[in-house]
Amino acid sequence: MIVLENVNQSYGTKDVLKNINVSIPENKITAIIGPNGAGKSTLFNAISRMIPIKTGSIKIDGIEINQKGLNVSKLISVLKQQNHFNLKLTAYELISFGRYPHSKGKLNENCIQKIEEVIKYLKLESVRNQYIDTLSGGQLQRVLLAMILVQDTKYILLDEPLNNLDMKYAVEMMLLLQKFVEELGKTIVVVMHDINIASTFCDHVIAIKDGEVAYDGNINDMMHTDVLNNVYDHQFCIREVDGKKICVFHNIEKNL
Ligand SMILES: Nc1ncnc2c1ncn2[C@@H]1O[C@H](COP(=O)(O)OP(=O)(O)OP(=O)(O)O)[C@@H](O)[C@H]1O
Repeated sequence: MIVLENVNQSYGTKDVLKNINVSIPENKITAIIGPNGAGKSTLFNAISRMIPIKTGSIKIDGIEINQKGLNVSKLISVLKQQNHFNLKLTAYELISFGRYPHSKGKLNENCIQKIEEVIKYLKLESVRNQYIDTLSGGQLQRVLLAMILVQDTKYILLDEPLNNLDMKYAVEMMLLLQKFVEELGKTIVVVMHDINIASTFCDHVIAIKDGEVAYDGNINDMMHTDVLNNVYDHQFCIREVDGKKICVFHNIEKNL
């Protein structure tokens, strides 16, 4: 489990995370949602130790991550938004980067075995030798997931992985994440904007508003007008479709 206690972060005089106390449950998909500028990426960066926090504690399975000398890349794999991929690398080479925490650049037998296992698991055999700049958005996303899987950590953190994906690939991505939880026992944290995707595919949700936790709990309980109206300062309707709660938000005020 990932446990955050009294986490605060600021940039200059601006408080961006204010006293965050949340627990991220194991073997589930947790969505981090909230309006633009709420602090989601800052929270993500704090959990993945990309930025130091000002005060508070973040523990992964009881291990304080902000301690000197800790190899955090053996605990969590992180995929940040990648808008440009100009490197001349094959899919195989990119995937093998995921082994770096284990291999330090020199792939051993275990690494090669793990890479082959993951290529097969994600059905990437046909593109393994293709340059990544020739892959479709959906294929590249799958290759990036392979890079994450070969790192072989229990926790996987993804920052807006659905950006630039059409509906088909977005759904495919979420189904793969569910498969990683169910078949591989992973614990996944995803920053996302689409509440309906969160409602359909995630288990747990942390909603951030103005740097504070506006909701933390089960996804089904979040799909209520009062909770969502408060998080986004907007009027939502909730409808039930095939047993899933779907949020309708077309009634945007026109006086912009
Ligand atoms: N490096 C930085 N220096 C100064 N201010 C920053 C920095 N990074 C983020 N901020 C500010 O912190 C606040 C939270 O930003 P953050 O990127 O965490 O929000 P977010 O919820 O991820 O937003 P979005 O949905 O738009 O990606 C914003 O006001 C942003 O301008």
